[in-house]
Amino acid sequence: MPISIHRLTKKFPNGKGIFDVSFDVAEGEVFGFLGPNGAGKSTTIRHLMGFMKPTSGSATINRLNAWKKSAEIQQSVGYLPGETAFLEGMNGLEFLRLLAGMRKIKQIKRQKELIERFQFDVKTPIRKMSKGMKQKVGIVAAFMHDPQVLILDEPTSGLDPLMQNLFVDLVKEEKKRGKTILMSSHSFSEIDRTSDRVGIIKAGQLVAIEEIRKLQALQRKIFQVTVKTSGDIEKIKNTPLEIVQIDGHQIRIAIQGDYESFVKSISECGINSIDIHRQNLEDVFMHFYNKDGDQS
Ligand SMILES: Nc1ncnc2c1ncn2[C@@H]1O[C@H](COP(=O)(O)OP(=O)(O)OP(=O)(O)O)[C@@H](O)[C@H]1O
Repeated sequence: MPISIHRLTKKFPNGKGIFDVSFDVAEGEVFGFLGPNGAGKSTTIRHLMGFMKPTSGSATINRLNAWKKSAEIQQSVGYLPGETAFLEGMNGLEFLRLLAGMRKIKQIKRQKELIERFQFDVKTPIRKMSKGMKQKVGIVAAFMHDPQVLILDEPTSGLDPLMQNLFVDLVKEEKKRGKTILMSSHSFSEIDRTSDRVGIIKAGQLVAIEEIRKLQALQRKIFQVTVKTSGDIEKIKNTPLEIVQIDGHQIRIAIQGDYESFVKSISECGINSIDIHRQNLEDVFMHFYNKDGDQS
């Protein structure tokens, strides 16, 4: 496995930290690492990059122990830190060139492509850059050497929705090219759009790992149907469909996968309109696991 975390524990003197965290990320997989503020996402990621020594357990990248082989790992992995502390005296381009030099890469074509894609003036002095602009420099820095493994700590924080979309497209393209990606986030919708699996961390403990596809299959859709007559409402009431709400000629029906039975059941009705609402994936997840995160 390109990324492997085994029983990783870091106990800070204040008692906080991460405890017995284990998961792997397979080649070509995008793994979303989700959790509230202070849950332990950055601490886990810092161990993977070899910036911290675990109290116990291990973090490995391409079978290299992250703590013992931190120099090799930091050289090769595409890393986007949660808080980008840049050298303030430089402009964006100077910073990227310095980093490319440290990584000994000469090819700057990819760097240029990424700068064009994220549409920013790379020659702006870093101290004058907004949070979003710094984040873009960080994204270019993480992807520009075409790394096989990418570790991204809250990559879209500070980006506007348009730029978030560009970032999601980039992640999807890299996945297609076989890259292994671990990305942390606060936002389920971002993970929903990019990841194969999601891991949830709370108070330093990994409480659940689930395939996104499985959650999507559990996701219910609410069909809001406006029929022509009250007789149509009565017809629908006599079918096995799960009715959530009736309001005049409008009826809301919950469907989980069985669309055929829905179509058959309403085929005899006069219909003015149908609107479809998707249940939020986070709600599916919370329904699937109870509040404490134990599988119910
Ligand atoms: N060096 C440190 N010394 C003491 N406590 C720390 C240290 N680093 C992190 N912590 C604590 O460990 C816990 C996990 O922090 P971490 O930064 O990993 O969370 P996070 O999930 O990345 O949160 P955020 O989304 O806010 O970045 C928090 O309670 C934090 O205060």
